This record gives sequence, C-alpha cells and structure tokens, in this order.
Amino acid sequence: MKIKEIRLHELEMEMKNPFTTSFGTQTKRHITIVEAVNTDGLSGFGECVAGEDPLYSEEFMDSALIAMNKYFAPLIVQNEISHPDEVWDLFAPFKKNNMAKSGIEGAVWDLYAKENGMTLAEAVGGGKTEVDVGISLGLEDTDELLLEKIQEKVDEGYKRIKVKIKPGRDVPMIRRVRANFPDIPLMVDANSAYTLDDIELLKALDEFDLMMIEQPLAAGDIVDHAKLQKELKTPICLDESIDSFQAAAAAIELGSCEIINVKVGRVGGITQSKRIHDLAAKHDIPLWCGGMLEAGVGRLHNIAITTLSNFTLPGDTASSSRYWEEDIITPEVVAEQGVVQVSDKPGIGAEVDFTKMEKYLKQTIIITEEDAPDMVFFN
Ligand SMILES: O=C(O)CCC(=O)C1=CC=C[C@@H](O)[C@@H]1C(=O)O
Ligand SMILES: [Mg+2]
Repeated sequence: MKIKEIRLHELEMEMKNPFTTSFGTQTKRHITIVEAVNTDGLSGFGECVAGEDPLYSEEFMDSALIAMNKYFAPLIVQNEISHPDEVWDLFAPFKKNNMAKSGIEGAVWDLYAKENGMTLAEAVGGGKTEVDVGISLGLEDTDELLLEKIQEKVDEGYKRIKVKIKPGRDVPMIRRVRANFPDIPLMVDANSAYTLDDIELLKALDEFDLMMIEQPLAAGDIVDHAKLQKELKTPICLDESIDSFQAAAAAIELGSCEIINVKVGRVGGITQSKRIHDLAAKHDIPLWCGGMLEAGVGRLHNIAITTLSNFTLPGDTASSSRYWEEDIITPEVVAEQGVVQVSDKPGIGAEVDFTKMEKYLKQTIIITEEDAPDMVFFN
C-alpha cells in the first residue's frame, strides 16, 4: 500500500454527560481522527484516544499530536507498507507513545481492509458477527443517583455494569448496589486508587460476587497485583498496567490478574492487541475491550478487535448516544439489549461524516511525503 497523505483532524467534543472517576470529572473529549489517504484517494480512519491530561497514562492529546505529526505520520508517508502488521516495527525506534502510534496504525488498518474489500473485523482475523456490550458508569454524588443510573442501564439491556470506585466511595456503596441488584453481572474499577495497605478493604469486596476488580493498584504495577490476587477470591483485571505485550506476558507469568482489559490505544494498536490476545488465549486468560470514551471511529475499531475469539467478556462499546448528542459516523453505533451488530461493510463499516465532524473541528494538520521531515536517528 502507498499512503500519500496523513490528515490529523483535531476535534473537541462536548460529552453528553460528565464522567467522574478517581482521576476527576471530565466534560469534554479532545480527540484526533487520523485519515490515511492512498494514491487512489481512498481514505482509512483511526482515532487517537489519549486523554486531555496525563492522568490515565503518561500520554495526553497535545503530546500525542506532536508525536503523530513529527514522527509517526512522516514514517507512514515515506515508506511503502505491504501489511499493517509492519507499522509497529516501523515505529519501533521511537519508545512508547502507544496511543499516538495506535491512532496512525488504526487508519492504516482501515485503509488496508478497504483496499482489500474486507471488513476490519475480517482483516484482524475476527469471526463474530455481533458482540456483547457492557457499560462503564462514572462516580455519582450520591448512592441514590448511582442506583438510578444502574437501573436505567439494566433496563437498556447492557450485559454488565461497571462502577467506578475510589477511597471513601467503595465498600458501603457497592454493598448498597448489590442489595438493590442481587443478580446483575457487576464489576468495579478503581483506576489505580489503592495500595497494598488497603488489602483488608479490597478483600471486603469479595463478599459481593463481582465479576472482577479492575486496576486496584498503581498504574504499571505487576508485582503488588500478583500479591493481591493471591489474597482475593475475586479476579483482578488489569487495565493501566498492561501497556505492552511484555507487560501482559509478565502479568500472566506472575499471576497478577485473571482477566485483561485490552485497550487498543494503550497497547500500541491492533497488531499488539492481537499478540496479547493470542498469548492470553494460550493461558486461558479471558479478555474484554475497554473504552476510552471514544468517538465513533475508535468505537468501531474496538468492535472489530472484539470479534476475536478470546474476547469472551462484554466490552465498553456502548451506543454512540451514551456519549454524544451526535457522533461523527453514519450510521452511529447502536447497542440493542446489550448486543452490537458488526457491520458487513468494508473497513470500519461506517462513513465518517465530515459535515458532523466540522462542528467539532479545531484544525486539520496534513502530512505529505514532500513536506514530511526526513527521519534522523541520533545514534
Ligand atoms: O465507556 C468507556 O469508553 C469507558 C470509560 C472508562 O471507564 C474509562 C475511560 C477512560 C479512562 C478511564 O477513566 C476509564 C477506564 O479506566 O476504563
Ligand atoms: Mg479501567
């Protein structure tokens, strides 16, 4: 494939509802949609999912934009690629910056699928025609408000409910949730808000028959999670700690988790997600695909990766309308009774609607082979 141009569409999207975690409250999403254009004028799309600030991980959208503009987009327009799996190796001299790498790689994957008349799900090797979906609920000011939100989402048919916890909003709150909803598939996500000093508190969560406790300890930690998992009946699911294939391998070997939340951006793209998928499958570690409050393009990428067989637990690919008054794709993603149908159209399976996107657009940066700086390696 020859990609002649990368376009970075920088957007700012107002969220329909504020989203509160142990990091704080978020009301807007700063997103970059990556467009890779081939010599025939065909476009593939990816989404960079870095946060507004380096709270979830070290990356943030301003840093990711520089990384994509200065390093990763130029590498794509200056090289001929025969398969998107080659992109990871092309980017390898530059460390980390996984969400920036993944945004660009995602656009190459979509373009590759379209050039070959395949769905993105087929291109990544997935076989499902529909995927199960859960929902991630932020912290609310009161337990009553949270219970109302859960009821609404249970009524909409979501297949599991994830509730955020943080110190001071944990065991008693989850006790009330369980008392009101004794049978729902329920999990909690701490976003790294605890330490091993909180072991008794975390053990108290065992009584609630949770599907999993997501990322209770520090982002990046593998060792303490292994100690904690030995003390808990509830499976630990790692999110922030799994930032590479190597981290997944270490966590599996040390027994740091029994479940992995794969976020395509966090691990550096689809190729790395597939590697982690295959490794986890070999070790009977089930997966699910976590969300980063994506716009439609990222959501469709998540759906495609979820079609791989070891994504056996419901992911975060809720309906577009959960996040946005108006998404940037047509048709939007719709979950019905907790199930999303995988599109049978080529690539991501929906059109990026430029008229809609225009409303959120801050700027478009265009990188062409002629303008891109030559890569200089200082070694
Ligand atoms: O619905 C979604 O997209 C998932 C939202 C969600 O839970 C998260 C999004 C972004 C960063 C984190 O706060 C968090 C997570 O840890 O999974
Ligand atoms: Mg999480």
